[in-house]
Amino acid sequence: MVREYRHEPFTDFSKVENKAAFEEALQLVNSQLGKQYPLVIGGERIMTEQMILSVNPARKREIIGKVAKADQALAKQAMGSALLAFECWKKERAEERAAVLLRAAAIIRDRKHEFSGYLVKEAGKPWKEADADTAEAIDFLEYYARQMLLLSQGVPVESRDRERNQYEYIPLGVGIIISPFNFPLAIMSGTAASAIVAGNTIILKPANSTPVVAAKFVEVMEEAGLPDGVLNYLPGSGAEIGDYLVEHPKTRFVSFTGSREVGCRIYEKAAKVQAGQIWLKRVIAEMGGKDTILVNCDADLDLAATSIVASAFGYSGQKCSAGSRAVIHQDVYGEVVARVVTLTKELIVGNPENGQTFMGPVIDQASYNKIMRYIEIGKEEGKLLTGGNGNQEEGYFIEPTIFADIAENARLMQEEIFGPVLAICQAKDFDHMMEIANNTDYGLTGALITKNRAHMKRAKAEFHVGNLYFNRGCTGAIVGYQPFGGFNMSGTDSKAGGPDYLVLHMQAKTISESF
Ligand SMILES: NC(=O)C1=CN([C@@H]2O[C@H](COP(=O)(O)OP(=O)(O)OC[C@H]3O[C@@H](n4cnc5c(N)ncnc54)[C@H](O)[C@@H]3O)[C@@H](O)[C@H]2O)C=CC1
Ligand SMILES: N[C@@H](CCC(=O)O)C(=O)O
Repeated sequence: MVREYRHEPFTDFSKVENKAAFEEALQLVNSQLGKQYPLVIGGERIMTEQMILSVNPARKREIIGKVAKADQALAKQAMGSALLAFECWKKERAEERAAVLLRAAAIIRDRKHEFSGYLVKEAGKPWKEADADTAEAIDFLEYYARQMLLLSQGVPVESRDRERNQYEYIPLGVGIIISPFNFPLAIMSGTAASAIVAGNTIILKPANSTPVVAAKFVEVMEEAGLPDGVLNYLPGSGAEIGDYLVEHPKTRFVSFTGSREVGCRIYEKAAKVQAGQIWLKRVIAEMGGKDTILVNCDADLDLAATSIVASAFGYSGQKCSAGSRAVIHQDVYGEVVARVVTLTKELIVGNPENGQTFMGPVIDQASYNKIMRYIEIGKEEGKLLTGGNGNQEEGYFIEPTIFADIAENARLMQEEIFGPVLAICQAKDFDHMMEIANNTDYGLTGALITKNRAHMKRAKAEFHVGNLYFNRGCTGAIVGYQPFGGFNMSGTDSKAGGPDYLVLHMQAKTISESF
């Protein structure tokens, strides 16, 4: 028996001992910078001539690690190893598979701040954001282990006289796990562990800006007793090995989290049946968002302002759940905008290694350039109220930036920027708010700040997002409490950290015996 699932508590950094422990962990991480990390294929460590350089986005001259980079020949080898390992792993009892995840969760919990330290250095996460990412990784491991134990009992179906019917879930095969930079521990480990605990073997391709923390996770899974070949660690170029693996005829499923552009490409490529392929590949895709906070005329205005600021600028707006649009009722528009601007001007921006920092850098040069281009677009589409400047001398820093009076169909209201840029738009009334809320291609998260229960009821029915929140921000879903995933162009409608997520990695078998 395992104890009931409870989510991992966040660290209280106002306590001196927690602050000291975190600083000590950062020192440990700093002492390990620049190390080399090999690929792991079938348990074998493989170095390559070409390497991926993982750099600190807050101090771009600082190298976090040098990571081996796979080519297609190595991807082929990884596929061979995953196929071989599948023959044993699929027969392993669910209890044993779940136990690996539970042990991995315990190992990460024991070294929690060390993992968060890597997130600070490699992903540019401020302490609180890093701590939440690590907690979420622990949650995914704990939650999916329990879900697997439940699922392994099968689901009851009816039987008639002299008949025994069973309905059981079996694994799919080899899965390709492709993860993004923005939750480099939580999403990477959650998508990997869910596939593994369901009895599949995987090839894990982490984001190229955050491969070191993924290498650390792979070490943990080995320490937790995962057999060789079940998890093959394969950093490399998306275009080169990503396409190859997605198109491989032995790939059974792809679990992708990342941008809409890459997600659509994978979906299309996976749909094509290749020579020798005897199944239709399954694709689980979690893609982008253009998420909205709605503020009604009766709202608690302080709550509205704090929710908007936290959702727009947490982790520099680099969350698919980020509240990058605020739609405010005309009666309270001026007041809410003023409070949002005041709070934003108070945010501490800087190196996330400093515990006081609220917002660090954006992830890399390409992101920096893209966000700065959107800031230029914003200057044409609305009124710049604060921010607007970037500084890339040391790292990729961009000020928290607010544009007001943006038209509902402007590019800033429609396109995912994935940076610290907030677009504010005025609504005439609640009907107008509902219209704007649903006017993008996406449907990931959304929040409504109101005291009006009739309006809440309408939003429940009309606001078409996978995660709808009332009287809070639109980020920060907790595994097992707020299963996470969106509609429309936000993905394939799956819900990470939810009760039906594991089933997406399995197929059901009906067994009927007559006697
Ligand atoms: N809906 C959700 O749950 C989430 C969505 N996201 C989305 O992720 C994006 C940000 O993450 P990024 O890492 O910048 O996304 P990205 O799409 O650039 O990269 C994601 C992963 O795909 C890989 N990749 C790139 N080209 C590929 C190809 N041709 N074949 C296979 N793999 C390929 C990358 O190397 C990386 O590992 C945002 O759009 C965000 O909204 C991020 C987290 C959660
Ligand atoms: N699950 C996270 C978002 C994941 C992401 O942004 O990539 C949240 O609820 O904020």
